[in-house]
Amino acid sequence: MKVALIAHDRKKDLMIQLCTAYKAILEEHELFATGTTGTRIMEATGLEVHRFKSGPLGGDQQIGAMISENEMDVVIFLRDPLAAMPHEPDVTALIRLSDVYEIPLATNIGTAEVLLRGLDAGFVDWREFYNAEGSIDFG
Ligand SMILES: O=C(CO)COP(=O)(O)O
Repeated sequence: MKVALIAHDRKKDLMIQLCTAYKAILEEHELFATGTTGTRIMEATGLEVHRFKSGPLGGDQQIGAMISENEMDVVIFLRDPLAAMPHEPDVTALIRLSDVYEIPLATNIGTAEVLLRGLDAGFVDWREFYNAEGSIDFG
């Protein structure tokens, strides 16, 4: 499965803790991240992560594009609800696209743990059917 990992600055330490704790699960999957988050995860855990641009420079939009192409299966986006972001429209767009395409999305650590355990238990396997179908009518 393709898993996107994104964390705003004040949530990056939490993301590292999550990736460290769930490394055994994450290394079974293809990992993608916005720029700084990806660098931090790779340095801290040794996991292989495909890095996009930094969030404020378009990384959220790149991941959104993958979602719209049916190329992303899980999104973990530890966003900061207490800070204003210059790229707030991009953040909103990524979350919106996850909902448009029914992609499992966690926006806090509590849900992220449940989602990773569910991923490991096969609860996201239905995505393989969608992937095989190629195009689904979400309209
Ligand atoms: O801003 C972000 C998501 O909106 C995250 O970007 P970075 O991982 O580059 O810090």
